[in-house]
Amino acid sequence: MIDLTNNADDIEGPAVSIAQALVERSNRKCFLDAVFPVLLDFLGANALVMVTQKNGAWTRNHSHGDLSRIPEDLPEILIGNAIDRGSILCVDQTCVLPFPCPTSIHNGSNQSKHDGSATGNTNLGESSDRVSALVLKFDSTPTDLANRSSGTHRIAAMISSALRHIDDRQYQHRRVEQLSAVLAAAADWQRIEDDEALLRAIADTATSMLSCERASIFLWDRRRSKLIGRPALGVEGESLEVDDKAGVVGEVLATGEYKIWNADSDDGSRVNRKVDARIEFQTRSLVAVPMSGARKETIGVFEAINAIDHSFDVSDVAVLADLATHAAVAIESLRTRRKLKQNRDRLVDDAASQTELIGEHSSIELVRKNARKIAGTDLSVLVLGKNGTGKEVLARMIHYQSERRNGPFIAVNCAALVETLLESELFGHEKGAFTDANQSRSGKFELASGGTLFLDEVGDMSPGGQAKLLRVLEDKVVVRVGGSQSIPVDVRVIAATNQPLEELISQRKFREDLFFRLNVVSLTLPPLSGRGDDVLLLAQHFLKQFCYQIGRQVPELDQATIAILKNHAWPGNIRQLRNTIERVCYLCTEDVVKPDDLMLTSGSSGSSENVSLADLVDSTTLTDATKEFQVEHIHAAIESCGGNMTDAAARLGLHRSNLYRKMRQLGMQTSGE
Ligand SMILES: Nc1ncnc2c1ncn2[C@@H]1O[C@H](COP(=O)(O)OP(=O)(O)OP(=O)(O)O)[C@@H](O)[C@H]1O
Repeated sequence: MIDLTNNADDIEGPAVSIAQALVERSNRKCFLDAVFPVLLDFLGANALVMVTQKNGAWTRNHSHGDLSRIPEDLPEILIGNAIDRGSILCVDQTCVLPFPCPTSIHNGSNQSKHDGSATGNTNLGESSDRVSALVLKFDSTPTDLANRSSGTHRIAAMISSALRHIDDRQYQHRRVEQLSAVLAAAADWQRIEDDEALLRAIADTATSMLSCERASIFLWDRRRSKLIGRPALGVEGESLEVDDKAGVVGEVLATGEYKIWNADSDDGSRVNRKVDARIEFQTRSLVAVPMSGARKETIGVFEAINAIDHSFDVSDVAVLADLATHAAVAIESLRTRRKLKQNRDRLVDDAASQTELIGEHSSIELVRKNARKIAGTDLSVLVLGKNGTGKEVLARMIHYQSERRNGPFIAVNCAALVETLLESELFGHEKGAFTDANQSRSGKFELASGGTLFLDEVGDMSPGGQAKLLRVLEDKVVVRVGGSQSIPVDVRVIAATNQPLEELISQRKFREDLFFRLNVVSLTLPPLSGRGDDVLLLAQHFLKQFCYQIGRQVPELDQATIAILKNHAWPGNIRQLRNTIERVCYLCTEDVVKPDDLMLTSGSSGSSENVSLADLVDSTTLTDATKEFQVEHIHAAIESCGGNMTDAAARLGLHRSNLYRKMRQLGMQTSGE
């Protein structure tokens, strides 16, 4: 019997129970299991079932109480009338309470799959209300429900709104999981370097996340008005090309809107069956979304085919749209990476081709052979040889033949750095580390990371510099001047010197432990004068090089000139030969180079005799004249010492580091040309 004394508007008890269930229960079923008894109790009914209209038919969703009392056949007319009138209606012991069940559209996938076709933009923020009702069974005809309808409707509204909260909460939770999965997949895609592998990985992620049989990315070839489908499963060795206006995919491209298509309910002619025929496949359902590039331009369409055990709906659109966004980024970033890689490879190839160790003398053949062997390892190398014999060329050659060829090659002339500068130059400094340190700067070790650091003239390094260098080579970390953080560096060191290091060690001018560190393998370049016909090979090489640079015909060397080149002492080695040939290319305008054109004196000097003070009288000021004289004088001294900076400095009455400083002041180049 119904308790007619129940105060119809006293809904505080049920309201508290509903609120509590909302907090404690995480899904619809658990929530309704908790609140339906409360509702039954409040109304005095003994059974209830929630019914929802789907595709024009009523289906049972959730029930409670003595279900044997609810008839198999739902009272559809009563349900319809109650919903039309928006109030409780009873016939005998059966009542129907209209139950506005505002279901978030996001929940569609959870509760019931959408199985009609759909279309729209991929911004899925809107929601739609479904029609539902509660069918209640009483022991006897309830007589007071009309008085109690206000409270009843308020409770129904509370349950309805709580359900919406639960749906939204679940939807958000599911979206977070989906987005995390998409992000994890997208991070993996960034590591893929091959087109086909990337597209396949994207398609595999889509088939697994959308639970479907296949997925394809159709990239748009605007110029040819074609969509190129990849991965084109079933199309061996070729890509699947379709007209960019054909089928559902064409519709998505044209409208920029997603499409859902199902064979059961949609127009079959919309699907491009030619594709099915070609790949011997039967499309039963599909969902397709547009793909946009970085500038928001459409770059293609992402399609998932044949949902397994469900029908595609808007929740699949949301996942596919997320995947499409990240897929477009991954595809574009792979293209960009490939372009950058091609550019880098071209630059590296250019640089490598210009780093040719010319020479056929057996001594050079041996150096080349050993250098090739060493290049494959990461061992430290010490290159020995007089000035201008090609130590830096050899170091570069090792670099370009090694695994580090795509990394930087950084050369440092240790002799040109005074001790105070050396540390900051090699290891970097932090802002404020010393007076002029206005900002932080990476040192050469950091800059060479992943590549090769060439330490030229290492024998001229100060004792303090040697100690610091040794520490970095041993620890493989640098600490910037004024800094405290250890920065790991992955650098191969190739050192070079023209000094007899063993002698310097015995004189305690070079650390023995550093010598062993650097001298894991050593290569020695012979002086040019002992290399026989290599002098001609090199001369021809430089002739071609400079004539090409200035756009003139390559002149011939006459027999007397060849004889002089072969017999000259070349104290400055290949650098001196190069300078000589450069001068010839600029100054000798004839087709044949005669001995006089070489301007070589019988000894070691090169061009210094061409500089005369008379050439300087045009200078307007004494300062300019002095500067020009100093430049020429230093050039002449270096040239006459065959490029040996230590000897040149001694001849000029300067310490070697002071000579470098002076040269920098005068704007002269301080390292190899
Ligand atoms: N085998 C070679 N083939 C082509 N060019 C060479 C060769 N060796 C040296 N050169 C050229 O000679 C010049 C001097 O070479 P490099 O700077 O490598 O000599 P170095 O021994 O390192 O000199 P330094 O001891 O003064 O630092 C450069 O212009 C270089 O291009």
